[in-house]
Amino acid sequence: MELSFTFGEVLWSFATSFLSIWTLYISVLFLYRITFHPLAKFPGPKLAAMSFAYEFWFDVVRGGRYTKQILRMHEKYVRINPEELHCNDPNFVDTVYASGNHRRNKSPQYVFAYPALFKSTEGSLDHDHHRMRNAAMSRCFSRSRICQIENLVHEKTHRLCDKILALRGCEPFRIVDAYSCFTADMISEYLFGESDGYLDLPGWEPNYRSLVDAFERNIHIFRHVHGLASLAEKLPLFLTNWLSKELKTIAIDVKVTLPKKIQKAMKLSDAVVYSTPSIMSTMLASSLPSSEKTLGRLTGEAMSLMAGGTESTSVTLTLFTFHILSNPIYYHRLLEEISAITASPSEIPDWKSLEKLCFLNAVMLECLRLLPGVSGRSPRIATDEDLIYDGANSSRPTYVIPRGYPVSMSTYILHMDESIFPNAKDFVPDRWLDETGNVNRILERRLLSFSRGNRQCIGRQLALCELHVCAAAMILRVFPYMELFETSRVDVDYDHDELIGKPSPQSKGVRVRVRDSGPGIQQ
Ligand code: HEM
Repeated sequence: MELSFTFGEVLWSFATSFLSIWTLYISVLFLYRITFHPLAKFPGPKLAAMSFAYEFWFDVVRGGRYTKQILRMHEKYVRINPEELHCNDPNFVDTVYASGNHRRNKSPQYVFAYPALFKSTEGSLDHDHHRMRNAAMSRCFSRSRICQIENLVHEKTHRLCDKILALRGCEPFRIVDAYSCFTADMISEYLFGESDGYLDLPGWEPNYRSLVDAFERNIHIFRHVHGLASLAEKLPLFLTNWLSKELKTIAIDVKVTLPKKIQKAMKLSDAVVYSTPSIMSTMLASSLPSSEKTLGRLTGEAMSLMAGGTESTSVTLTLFTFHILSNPIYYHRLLEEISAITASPSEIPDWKSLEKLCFLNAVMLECLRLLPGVSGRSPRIATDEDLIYDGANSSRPTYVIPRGYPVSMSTYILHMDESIFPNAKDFVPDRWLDETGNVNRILERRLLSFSRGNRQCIGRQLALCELHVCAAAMILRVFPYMELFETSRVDVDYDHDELIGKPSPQSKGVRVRVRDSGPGIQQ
């Protein structure tokens, strides 16, 4: 008997065998995940436990809406995907974030997409490696260092106010663009000793925020489709351009602009900002091994500082502008408090004095609560010990969370906890003051905007200095002339995650107009 097969038949048989084996493999994997997997005993929708498709649906297809879904799921569930548990108990925050041996989630699904895209693979660093890297940079962000460069914050703040006031009687504009020019100029000058100069341009565009925004819009797809980020990184520039305009903007920054600045810094590694060494020259002069000072690694770090330093602070100031311009009572309370410590509106008090103002602090805390920097979940893995979740604190069951599995909490969910923040969706700065009118330090511990522990925001002190100084300057100099333009709560309220919390996609942003004459904001 003669056996003869055509090429097509061989191909068909190969394809069907491959498909059958793949289907079998997937079925066994799905079954394993809901039966013998170490997390199988944790309650969660079967679909979420079996595959990442559930999360993909909410984050990629529905645009960053998994956090809201997790909030709904929490009535019954804690397992939110095959590999990860989620907790919404504020009493568990310190266990997850403040313990030294926990590292950022190493699982490929959650490797923090910023650095993966920009060559530093920060997300999968172990604790010691991260600590070694951070030691070099964290001294640039200590409180005393920020006080040394506070003059720069004042200088940029005045430039921002002058530029806004020069627009009296002109067309409305999006205030977030203006604030991001201020924050990007600030961080670029401290990073390289030379500012990007966005505040010196005639309008508010181009600005660094549009680049960060382009990245954030793609963050979920980068997170879910493995390898896409490194593929985008390896593509030659002309192909990136052809694929997407957004990718092109990011690629130019990562492949051309930042490396050029770093090379320049390498040549003159002694740039100073108000007699303080710039961040880049501090890193170059540090005792970090040469493998940590490569162009690729420093580009990743610079990108992360530029993005972190630009976006969250400008968004927080935007929220501040909306709530203060729409609440004259709060504006007048702030005006009275700040005016009491300055002789004239053009003399902005220093950060230390502003920090002592209770109502200003309460307003800032409320802004940070309502639009926390990173709104979605930040997973951590306990590498050396199992975590015990003791439900006794909250009448929930006790769980032993096996070591090696990511546990996450979401800042937005914690900040919306009605048992801690009644009427959580409303802007109520007074909730942060105790009966004596001082800031309630116990409640302040519940704020997680900058995260906690060794992976918390490195730029926290710079952010707080910028927020206080800029807010005070806006109150004294700009708000008497400024009004909101066709803006409502929809333009500021949290709607979905794109790394940070974003309002509805229909929003045109918080738009403002500067009147010809002041003073505005009537009682
Ligand atoms: C209101 C302002 C800000 C908020 C709410 C904020 C929030 C955060 C949070 C929550 C994280 C931790 C993310 C995680 O858990 O993975 C973080 C990390 C980071 N932030 Fe900020 N941030 C702000 C301003 C700044 C500023 C001004 C800088 C300036 C340099 C900055 C630079 C960074 C960097 C470089 C990281 C990564 C730190 C690391 O991996 O060790 N941030 N930020």
